[in-house]
Amino acid sequence: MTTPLEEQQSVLEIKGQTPLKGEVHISGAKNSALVLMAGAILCSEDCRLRNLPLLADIERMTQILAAIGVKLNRNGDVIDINAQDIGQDQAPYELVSQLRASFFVIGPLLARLGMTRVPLPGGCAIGARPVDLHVRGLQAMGADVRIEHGVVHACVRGNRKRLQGAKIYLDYPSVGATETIMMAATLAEGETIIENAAQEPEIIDLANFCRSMGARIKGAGTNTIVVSGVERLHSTDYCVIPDRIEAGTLLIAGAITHSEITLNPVFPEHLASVIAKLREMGPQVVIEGPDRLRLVPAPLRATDIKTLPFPGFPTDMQAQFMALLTLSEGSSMVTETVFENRLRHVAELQRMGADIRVKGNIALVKGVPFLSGAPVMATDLRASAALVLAGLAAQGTTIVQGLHHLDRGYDNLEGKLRKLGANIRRVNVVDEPEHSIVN
Ligand SMILES: CC(=O)N[C@H]1[C@@H](OP(=O)(O)OP(=O)(O)OC[C@H]2O[C@@H](n3ccc(=O)[nH]c3=O)[C@H](O)[C@@H]2O)O[C@H](CO)[C@@H](O)[C@@H]1O
Ligand SMILES: C=C(OP(=O)(O)O)C(=O)O
Repeated sequence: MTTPLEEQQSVLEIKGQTPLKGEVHISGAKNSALVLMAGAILCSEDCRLRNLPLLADIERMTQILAAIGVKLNRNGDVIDINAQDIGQDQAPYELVSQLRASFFVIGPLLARLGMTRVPLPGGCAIGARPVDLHVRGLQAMGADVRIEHGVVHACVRGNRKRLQGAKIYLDYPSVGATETIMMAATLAEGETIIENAAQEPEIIDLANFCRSMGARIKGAGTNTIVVSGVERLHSTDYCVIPDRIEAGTLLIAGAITHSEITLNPVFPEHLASVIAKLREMGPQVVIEGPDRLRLVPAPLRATDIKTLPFPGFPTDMQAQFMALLTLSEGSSMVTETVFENRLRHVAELQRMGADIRVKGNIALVKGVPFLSGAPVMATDLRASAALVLAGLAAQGTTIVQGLHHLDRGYDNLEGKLRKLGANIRRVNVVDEPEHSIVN
């Protein structure tokens, strides 16, 4: 993995229009692995997580947990976590501010210690991303919560030691808030009911992980989750699900370069809306088994996309799909409903010749016959993937800057694409300064 300095000094150089071919391995899901690492705090015994992706957010989460007294030992894609000796130390702001999932330690810490302080989180700059639903959930379970100087202070109210089960209706099926409440509820006294809960595959993975430690959780994957609190959890050995967003990104790499590629492992049911939309556009997605997909290319037709909570179309695939739509015959409408500022990749795609107009949260994409390679700047994680995809299809050379975004959430994307035949390489701009000129 690259260091932060290398990330700043590196760009991706992509020579486009090289066909891809072959099979690609899908890593463990970033958004599952991160919350499972936080969930391991719930248990004071050994927890082993397998199939961890190798990426910067996981590295930072490891550092955050270490800073609060958790013992971690990582060996490849396996990590051993022991949270027996967690203390009252505050997770360091410099780390927490870099990723959203860092905030997810609040539920487990509060449940284990009865009090905690966690700085407000960072993550992709795609909207305001408040934590009010997390806070209101914890308050309903008997916590006093206040935010001072950018730090959330939470403690169990009165002289009780444990949080109390409660009935909580979420105004929005927030993934993070569902995860925070679910984790806090595993060790609470009594029953917690989460209504209008998020239904993402990562929620089911978290529930299965907590259940493997002895938690009592029903309904994960539906809009009502019921958690019956237990006094303690026990050790576990658990395997993270494959990353559906990495898989979706690679499916588009096949579609945009008109290449046949196979993905493994991937759970097709996690990608139902993505597969449906790809099929609507022309390419075939063949389900070859319970964990294997083959993309068969075809001429691309326009379609409309509207991001929604699961099982709707994932916001984390919107930018990559937009790259594909720029080269599809006809006009498409992309509506982003989950985050209020997640169309910043439009300006960069326009630099490559895309015909896109934005009105509020809607982007109107008119397909063009070709994109032209250009220097472009990644604005967030999935935007960076979209630019890589556009570069794979474009005529000439594309230089993608801002790789710290890509490296947060993809496990060696360029290595995987190179193995499929893409002409893509990471260039250190100190060695090759001609690559540093962007904008
Ligand atoms: C680390 C992680 O798992 N990140 C994922 C998680 O983010 P995250 O958990 O932050 O996403 P949420 O589902 O919570 O956010 C969805 C919407 O709810 C709003 N909201 C959320 C919480 C809250 O307390 N108040 C509030 O208003 C957000 O601003 C946003 O507009 O789910 C998102 C939606 O699928 C994905 O794009 C992210 O990749
Ligand atoms: C938005 C994302 O991540 P985060 O919530 O960590 O910013 C993402 O994975 O696309």
